[in-house]
Amino acid sequence: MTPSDHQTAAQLATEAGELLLQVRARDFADATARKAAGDAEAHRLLLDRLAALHPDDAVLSEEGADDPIRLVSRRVWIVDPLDGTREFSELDRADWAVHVALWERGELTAGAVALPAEGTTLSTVDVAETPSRSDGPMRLAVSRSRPPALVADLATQLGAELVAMGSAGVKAMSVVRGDTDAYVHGGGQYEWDSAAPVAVARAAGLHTSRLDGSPLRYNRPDPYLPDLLICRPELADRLLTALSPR
Ligand SMILES: Nc1ncnc2c1ncn2[C@@H]1O[C@H](COP(=O)(O)O)[C@@H](OP(=O)(O)O)[C@H]1O
Ligand SMILES: [Mg+2]
Repeated sequence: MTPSDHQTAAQLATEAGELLLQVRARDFADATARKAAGDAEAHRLLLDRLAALHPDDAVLSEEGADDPIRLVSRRVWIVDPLDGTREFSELDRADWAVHVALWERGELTAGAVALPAEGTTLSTVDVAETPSRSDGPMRLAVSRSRPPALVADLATQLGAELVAMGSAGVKAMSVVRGDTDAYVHGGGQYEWDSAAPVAVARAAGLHTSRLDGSPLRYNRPDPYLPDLLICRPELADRLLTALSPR
């Protein structure tokens, strides 16, 4: 039986994550060498597996040269072989991820985020709907190493708590699992940082958009996609209103 694209995304993200656990356990001269090996080896695995399974599909990877063939392809895999590279190199941390998404004719149609240090992969195959919210202040997932000023302002405005962690995929999955209520990011990012997390978040029933409420678009000529909002749907209006320029 041919695996579905959803299954392929989940399988490849999981395999790359397993490889990354092995790479991480090796001896390296320093953190820079560990990060470089993780980025390169996970990228190679994903490209080799995609070339074998889907030789006609294009790939956009953080770690590869951008091939313009993707702009005329019907199917493009958008992958971040190692998201949260900084946290990958800090051996006591689990907040790093592998992202594998599929874009077809204008839309994200499948995606998976592997959380290898937890032994978990969340994907569009079978992600559970986000559980209902408990009482208490809103919790906003935010970058631990470079928190955008706009998120601190938003937290003050809404009386929300900031929950700092590495990796766009880990932050998005914290919303999917109900551990936080929203992931708000601004100031810079690329399509590979959010494509797979957004595909999984949508499958879990969450709101996903740019910070001005407009749709997130993928496989653009310039893959720079600097901001996003992933949140529980009932919070979207409140967050977008608070984020809009006054
Ligand atoms: N201002 C910015 N400009 C470009 N990329 C950014 C960014 N802020 C975050 N990112 C990217 O988004 C991912 C999550 O970052 P963070 O953990 O700080 O939230 C990281 O991906 P990589 O680890 O794949 O490089 C990081 O490089
Ligand atoms: Mg990334």
